[in-house]
Amino acid sequence: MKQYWNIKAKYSGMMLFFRLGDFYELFGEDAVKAATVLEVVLTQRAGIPMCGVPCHSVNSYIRKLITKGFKVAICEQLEEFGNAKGIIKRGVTKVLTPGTILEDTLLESKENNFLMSVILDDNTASATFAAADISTGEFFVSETILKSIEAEVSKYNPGELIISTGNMQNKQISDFKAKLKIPISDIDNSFFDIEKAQNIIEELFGISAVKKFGLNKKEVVCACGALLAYIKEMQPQSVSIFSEIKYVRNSDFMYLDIVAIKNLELLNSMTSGKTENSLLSVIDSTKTPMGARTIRQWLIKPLLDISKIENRQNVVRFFIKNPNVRKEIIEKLKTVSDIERITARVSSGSANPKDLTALKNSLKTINNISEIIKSADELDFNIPKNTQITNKISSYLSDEPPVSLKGGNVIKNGFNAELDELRKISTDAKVYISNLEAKERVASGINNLKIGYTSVFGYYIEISKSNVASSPKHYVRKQTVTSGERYITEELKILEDKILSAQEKTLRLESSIFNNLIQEISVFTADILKTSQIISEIDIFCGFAENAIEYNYVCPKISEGRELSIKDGRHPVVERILRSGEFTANDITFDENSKIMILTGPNMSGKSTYLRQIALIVIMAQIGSFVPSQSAEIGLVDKIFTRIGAGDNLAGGESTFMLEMSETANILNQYTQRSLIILDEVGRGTSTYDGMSIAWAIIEFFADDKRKANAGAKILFVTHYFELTKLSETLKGVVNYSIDVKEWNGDVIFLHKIVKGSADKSYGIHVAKIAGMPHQVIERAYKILSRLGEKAIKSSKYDESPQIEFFCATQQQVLTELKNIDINALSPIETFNILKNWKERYK
Ligand SMILES: Nc1ncnc2c1ncn2[C@@H]1O[C@H](COP(=O)(O)OP(=O)(O)OP(=O)(O)O)[C@@H](O)[C@H]1O
Repeated sequence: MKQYWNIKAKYSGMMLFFRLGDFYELFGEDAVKAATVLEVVLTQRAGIPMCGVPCHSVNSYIRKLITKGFKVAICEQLEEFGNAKGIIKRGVTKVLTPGTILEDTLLESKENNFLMSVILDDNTASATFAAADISTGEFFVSETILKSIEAEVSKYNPGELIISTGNMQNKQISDFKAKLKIPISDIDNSFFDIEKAQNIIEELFGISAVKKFGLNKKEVVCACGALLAYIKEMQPQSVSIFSEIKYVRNSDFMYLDIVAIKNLELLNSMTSGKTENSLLSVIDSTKTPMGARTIRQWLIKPLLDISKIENRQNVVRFFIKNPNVRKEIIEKLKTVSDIERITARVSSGSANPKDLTALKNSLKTINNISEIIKSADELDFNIPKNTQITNKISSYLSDEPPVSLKGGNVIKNGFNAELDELRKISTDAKVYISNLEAKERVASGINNLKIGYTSVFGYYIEISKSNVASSPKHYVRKQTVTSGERYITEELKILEDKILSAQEKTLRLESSIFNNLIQEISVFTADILKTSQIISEIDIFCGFAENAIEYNYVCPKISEGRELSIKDGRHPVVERILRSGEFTANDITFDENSKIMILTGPNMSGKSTYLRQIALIVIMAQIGSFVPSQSAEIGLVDKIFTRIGAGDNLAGGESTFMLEMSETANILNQYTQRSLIILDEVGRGTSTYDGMSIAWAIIEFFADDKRKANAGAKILFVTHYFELTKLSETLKGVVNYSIDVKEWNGDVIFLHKIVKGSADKSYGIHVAKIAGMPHQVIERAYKILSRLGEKAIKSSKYDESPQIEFFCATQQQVLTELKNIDINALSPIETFNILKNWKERYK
């Protein structure tokens, strides 16, 4: 245990996996924590808590710990059991932190694994952040306002975060940490030191790097330097993967905050939390892992530059018009491996022979793709040639090398004379062995004598039990086995030494030649990463073209104007979930006279679907994809805001209504005249009159033309407050729409069609019926609704039918209370007050 504690002292902040034979053991506090997370049995050794996991399945356990934010240090046995004198030598060979892993088995192939550094500055209310992925070589740095930092960090979805908190208050820091739910590593603030940062950047990228990459501000340099310093400490070899730092100007991309990304289900579905049924899942038809990672980044960074969007559209159009070219490229892409991550392993020295073969084959395929691309005048992709790399790998490696160097036969015959000689010795010696076996059989007269080999005892002559008595005198007995006795002889020993030493030398030489190859390949890192980036884009474009053809998408026209007009738009995800032809397409137009759209309609009629579909079409258009509609003209949208549903943030200490209001306030404070704003039932989280008043005031605020800076934003407002539809009579630019419903034979049919004008009913009880509410409750509810309606209408003060959708959710409680009320005896005002009271209590 002394050896354990000595090593543990150096890796105190990490879970130490201590190799003992076929197991990795954890002790003390590590064991207590790990036993719970890994769900393994906690035992004891000399009173110290202990738990262990088998070596062959260690990766799955490490993955569990890493995803929970733990850091892991792997301590290996550094010598063979038989060779050790005293306690076996052990040492940490690998350190894994959530943001600095390279192992393929621990990484998601379709997602980046960023490590991020953040500098928060309360004085300037700004934040600087850098994100680097050592498994792909991407390195970005950017700045934002303090308020937006959580959104920016969330977009990168980093595995791990390091923070410099400068002049922030402890409370602000802990709030920030609590909101993010990302593993944050405590590091010394000296990591963010400017001098240190400058040195490390220049050491890696050259003396003028800071200027070359446009890192003009101190904080920007510090954020990058801190990341590099941390990576150097955790994975020293890996820093060489980076060939540049990209300064990202947020103003080049559409602003999408975390709320919008979540509400619009861009990356994950809100119900499952998984990619399935998200926008990503329907637009991603990529064939390579690099393409899949890139499209994810594109999706949360729609472009604001029309010419860049049009360039993307042109490539998609080309692939649509040239199906043979597209299909040929797609077939080839299917065989391209993750060259980005292989390159990362090359840079860190952990690539294996199979990796290099995969790299060679992929680059050859990419060369073929490059030839196809070059023959098309319309396409302009400059894919590096990479022939030096493929030639090198071909000349070094055998055609089908094993995964591990230990397997031998990695380096090609004829590549190195010494290696060929050693291989000849061991092959010849094997022939000698079989000759010797034949010779000994004759000499001893034992026909079933055989020569065998084990890794523990080496070569031996085995004689079966029945012949042991006739074994020659000069045989030295080595081992008794059930079938007989095993011996060695002087001659066999000499042969064995020759074979084993030749094999050992062969492996050593192969390994050193392989390492040379790795070094020679790592010189081309930047070229391979550039190739990978271009191939990702081609992969995405081919996928966009495939989607456009299969799902009938059209090329949207993007303009600098403020209008937005979509004809027969469809929700890209919902239309795929429904059966073909079941989705009802809908139009939308925003222009001078129609800027604020108030949408009323029954529950379940498709309001939320419609809202989201507009935003999704805009996002698809601005990433360069074609869109699900008959036609679309889109004036560039700079920000999309959403306030949808009543998602609780109880963990963040906010009630449902508080969250609703703070999200809405955020929108009102940040939108511009180019923004698209989606508000779904704002105000429903409080009492009817408070909610309605707030909603009313918000619409007036948007419609106020005097606030020129913001006039013109496109607003979609879904509400159940029918009263709000009256605003179209007094406010310019406010237009009412509703969703068409057909009543037929006492039943209600949702047509999902958007029509001009406002809705007059909620059909809440009908929805309750579809939901399987007992017949008796539904009948009763209809009766009550009609009586309450009549009473309210008769009242001169209350000219709107009271809404009782709440009835569906609270029917049990309401029914109980109804038993004690004589409805016929109530005055309209009493009826209304009762309803108001119920709604407040049961909301
Ligand atoms: N345009 C459409 N065509 C066909 N089916 C649709 C369409 N829009 C929505 N639907 C179907 O109707 C269901 C309900 O839609 P949605 O959630 O948008 O209704 P809603 O009006 O927002 O309801 P609520 O007011 O209760 O939140 C969807 O799950 C979908 O299956």
